Amino acid sequence: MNVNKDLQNERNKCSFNVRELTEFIDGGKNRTLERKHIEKLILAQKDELFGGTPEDYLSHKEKYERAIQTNVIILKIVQDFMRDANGGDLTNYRDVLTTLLNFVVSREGTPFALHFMMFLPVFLSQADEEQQMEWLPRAWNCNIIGSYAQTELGHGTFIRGLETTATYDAATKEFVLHSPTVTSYKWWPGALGHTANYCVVVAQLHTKGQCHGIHSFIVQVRDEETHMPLAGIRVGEIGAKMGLNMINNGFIGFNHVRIPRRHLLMKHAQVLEDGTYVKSRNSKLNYGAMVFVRVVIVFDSVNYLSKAVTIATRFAAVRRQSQLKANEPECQIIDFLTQQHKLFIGIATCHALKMTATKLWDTFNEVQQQLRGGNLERLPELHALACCLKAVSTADTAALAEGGRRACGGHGYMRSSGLPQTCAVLDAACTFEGDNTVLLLQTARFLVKVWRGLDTLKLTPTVAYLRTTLTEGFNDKWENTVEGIIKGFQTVSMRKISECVSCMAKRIMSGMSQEEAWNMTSVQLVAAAESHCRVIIISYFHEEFVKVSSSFSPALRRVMKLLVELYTLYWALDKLQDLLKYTSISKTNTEQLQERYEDTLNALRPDAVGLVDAFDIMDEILQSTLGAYDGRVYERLMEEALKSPLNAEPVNRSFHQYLKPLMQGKL
Ligand SMILES: CCCCCCCCCCCCCCCCCCCCCC(=O)SCCNC(=O)CCNC(=O)[C@H](O)C(C)(C)COP(=O)(O)OP(=O)(O)OC[C@H]1O[C@@H](n2cnc3c(N)ncnc32)[C@H](O)[C@@H]1OP(=O)(O)O
Ligand SMILES: Cc1cc2nc3c(=O)[nH]c(=O)nc-3n(C[C@H](O)[C@H](O)[C@H](O)COP(=O)(O)OP(=O)(O)OC[C@H]3O[C@@H](n4cnc5c(N)ncnc54)[C@H](O)[C@@H]3O)c2cc1C
Repeated sequence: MNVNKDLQNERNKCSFNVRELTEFIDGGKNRTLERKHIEKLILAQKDELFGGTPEDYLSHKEKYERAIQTNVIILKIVQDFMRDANGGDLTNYRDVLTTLLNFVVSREGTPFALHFMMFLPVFLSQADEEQQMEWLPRAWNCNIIGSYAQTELGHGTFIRGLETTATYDAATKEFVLHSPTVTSYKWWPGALGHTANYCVVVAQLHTKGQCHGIHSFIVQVRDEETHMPLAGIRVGEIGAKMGLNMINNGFIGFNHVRIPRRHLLMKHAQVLEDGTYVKSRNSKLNYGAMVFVRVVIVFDSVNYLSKAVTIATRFAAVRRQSQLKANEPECQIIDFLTQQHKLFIGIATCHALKMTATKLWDTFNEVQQQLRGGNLERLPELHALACCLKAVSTADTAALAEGGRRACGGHGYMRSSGLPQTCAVLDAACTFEGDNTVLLLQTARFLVKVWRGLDTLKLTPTVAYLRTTLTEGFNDKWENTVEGIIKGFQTVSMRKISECVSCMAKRIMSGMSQEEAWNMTSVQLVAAAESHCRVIIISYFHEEFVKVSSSFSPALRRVMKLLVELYTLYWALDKLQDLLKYTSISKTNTEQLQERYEDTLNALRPDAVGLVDAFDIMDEILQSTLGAYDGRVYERLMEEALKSPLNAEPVNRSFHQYLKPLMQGKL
């Protein structure tokens, strides 16, 4: 391979074994081998998958058709490989999903995303055993393709306000699904446009004249043979979006559509034949799939950020612009400290969030075990944790990917760089599966409850620090170490929660209702939830590093330690205002932190390319003119430009039709 000289130099001076880090990121040597094996199978069908007119020059319809064609090929490869994978319950399903996430080759998502990300998980978390036996094998093999229809034109966040109704008719033992208004039309479900033939529909359950709130139903949408919409169903695609155009988001409305009683997913709540409603142990168990998907989104946001930083870092090593010193050749832009500041935090964030996501996953598994045994004690903590981590991970990765895009100058604005599409996915992730503000307010709700019960409650692990920070002397002496900064963040979080609670109490005392006081304090509540999340991410990153680093070679340990430090210092400096307000940090301490941050950037500089190479994203998945492994940036930009349909002919017909008459005053 003919590799750009600068990029090759970077690789030559890398201080650690890239493969060692790749295997760590993948979760072990075998997982790397598995991934490579699937990649080889994908590459064997390279022409069919990646040839032809670039996606960007296809029409909306053609793009969809291409997405189906290519995704079916990839799905088949991955499916054959996964046939033995244990997808039988949610606790094992992560490996399946994270494997799939690695192979999404379209830069605008895949029409199968919802089937795997939501339809199957909803079944695993909400269908009873008999229903799972009936539906899962077919869904697992993609004999049926599913979607998840919750959001409506009128309601996304406030799901108790959904308008679609499912009314039980005891005479026929059926539910009647109906969309009474235009705002009750389901709007957004991925795959629903023209891909899915089944769908989980969330609707208000009515039986014996009473409404029991929202529940999930499995509904056939299209005929299995002809794919035509079934009677009473109006279904279609919602149209072009900012990005993610390949996930085939749809709308659907129901006109008194009848479905069998057993199409209510009955793991938690049931409707008996005579219409008697049997309540769930906890109505929030119906929201279980949302918690699961929020956990998966943390993993996926890391995938997308890894792509963005790989592209931007390789480009920064290839790109030469300006001089660091007069009379010297132009330098690589990666030598500018400001460029390192924009990029290296992205690399560190990938590791911080990946380790946090893995830990969150372990918590999810533990809580699932407890739920099975009837213990619901940790459900609120899990919900609060998943909410804030989904919010902060998507917001951070979206901001850092956008920073990476801008760090590529004008070329980052080209769709052929792959960066605009990557940014668009991460942007969408700030909204889907719960708007980030709303999710942070859910975490805040939990934190306020904990704070109010601090003297009496048994504190769950992720909030135990709230009590520790109150011990005498905890915050007396600032220490400029990772541990010291974590203690600082714990103090900030504790103080912010405490201030929110006092503020609300004051407002209530002055005559406001509880709800008004909450709303008036909500900007502070969001900030408190974010601070809590920063405590979680930084401490998990640090703890996990300490735990695993003994298995690293000394060279890898050194570079990973630098990343943990960089991450901690970056956030300490970013949140200096909070630290200065709530902790004993001094001006001198802050100056030392700044200096250490700059030194850390410098220390990481020689390994930057090695660090992104370790993400090991093959060119065919990265799909970027700027980020390919060989660094032939300019050649690729030109090659891609020449594929523009406008370049197929030297003169476009609009010249003769419009321009020439204008230019020659003949209009
Ligand atoms: C080829 C191969 C390829 C293969 C394919 C490969 C696959 C992968 C490919 C991937 C590549 C493409 C990438 C893009 C993909 C795009 C995917 C996009 C997916 C997006 C899907 C969606 O977008 S789908 C819709 C989600 N829509 C929400 O997310 C609504 C948010 N809205 C709420 O979530 C609730 O509405 C909200 C606010 C909690 C209030 O709910 P509410 O009003 O009922 O509740 P309240 O506020 O009154 O709270 C009452 C009490 O319930 C507690 N609680 C609430 N929730 C709880 C819970 N979950 N668990 C436990 N407890 C909970 C709370 O903590 C309170 O507790 P307490 O009372 O004790 O304080
Ligand atoms: C790409 C994409 C894919 C999607 N896929 C699916 C899917 O497959 N299935 C599905 O069912 N849905 C899907 N959705 C819908 C998604 O889940 C919703 O868009 C999301 O939950 C937000 O709801 P909303 O759009 O109604 O926003 P709104 O709730 O209307 O939010 C608008 C604004 O109001 C604020 N707000 C709302 N409520 C509160 C509150 N209580 N407190 C403070 N502020 C508040 C929000 O912070 C936000 O700023 C998808 C969305 C996107 C963008």
